[in-house]
Amino acid sequence: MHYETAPAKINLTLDTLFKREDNYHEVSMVMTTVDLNDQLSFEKRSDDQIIIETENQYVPNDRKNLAYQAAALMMKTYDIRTGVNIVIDKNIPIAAGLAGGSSDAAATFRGMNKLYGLERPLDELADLSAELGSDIPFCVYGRTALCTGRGEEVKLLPKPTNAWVILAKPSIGVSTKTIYSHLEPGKHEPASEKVVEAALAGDYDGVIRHMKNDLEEVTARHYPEVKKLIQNMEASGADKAMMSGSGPTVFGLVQKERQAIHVYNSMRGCCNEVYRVRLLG
Ligand SMILES: C[C@@](CO)(OP(=O)(O)O)[C@H](O)COP(=O)(O)OP(=O)(O)OC[C@H]1O[C@@H](n2ccc(N)nc2=O)[C@H](O)[C@@H]1O
Ligand SMILES: Nc1ncnc2c1ncn2[C@@H]1O[C@H](COP(=O)(O)OP(=O)(O)O)[C@@H](O)[C@H]1O
Repeated sequence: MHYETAPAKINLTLDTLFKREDNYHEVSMVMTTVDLNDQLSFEKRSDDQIIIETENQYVPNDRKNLAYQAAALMMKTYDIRTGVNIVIDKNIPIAAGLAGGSSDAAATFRGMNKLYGLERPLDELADLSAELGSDIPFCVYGRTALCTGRGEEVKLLPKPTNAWVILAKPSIGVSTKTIYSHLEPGKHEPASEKVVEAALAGDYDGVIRHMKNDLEEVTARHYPEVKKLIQNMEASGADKAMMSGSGPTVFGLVQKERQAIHVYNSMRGCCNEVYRVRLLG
């Protein structure tokens, strides 16, 4: 039996540069991880099946599950003949812009690597994982990174800052594909370079001053509650509030625990699903 933790990610930036010929968007994003985790266990089987178990009725337990696809790709690539039981204890909200599915897939690449004693380097697993989703290579490392290309080119960065993160998830799920399809790329000044610079200098004020997500206005146009949550979070004391990924989750950053408790309590008044966690990075 082997266990892996799969943390949620947040976007400190999401610059959309242009639409590519393969219909993906060229992006530049600073992403980091937060202490809100799915837990996965991996156990070898005697036959060649991949069995996914999860108590969450909204998570697929067949080949649609990204963890299933990751296990199948590991078996094919490394000629593994025996299957695996994967139990997913789901805590990351689904279709929320927090990369829960991608992080479960990434944990499966790491988990199968250990379970079968393959000792493949993370770089190799990250490269392999890109064929299943743009966010998965980042999640294989699970740290802080500048991600370019369609998101799959990962350059690791040091932890940007110590901070508390308050997450507020409206009771809607958002399709990443739909949000990208309504985007006009290249409309905004890119922010990632400035956030990288501030993060490298350990400059918290610089990080929050330059944080920006180009998908925010697209998602907020369809779901006005996103804008409202951002305004409420900043009014209740967050240093900066912003949407993560394609949304609809909104997160706020603060430095002091007392301030974090205050923002958390205020947000619970206007949103059912609120979390107060540490930035992991
Ligand atoms: C927006 C982001 C930001 O981190 O995250 P989420 O909101 O999903 O967490 C990512 O770019 C999402 O990455 P991921 O969820 O892995 O997307 P994929 O499965 O690769 O692609 C789903 C669909 O989104 C669109 N897509 C995705 C990535 C990209 N750079 N350009 C795109 O246009 C494409 O239409 C694609 O078919
Ligand atoms: N292990 C998984 N956990 C959650 N969702 C998954 C998983 N595998 C596949 N999915 C599918 O992926 C979709 C979006 O996944 P998720 O990673 O939660 O969202 P986001 O990309 O917005 O962060 C879900 O609607 C779900 O059907």
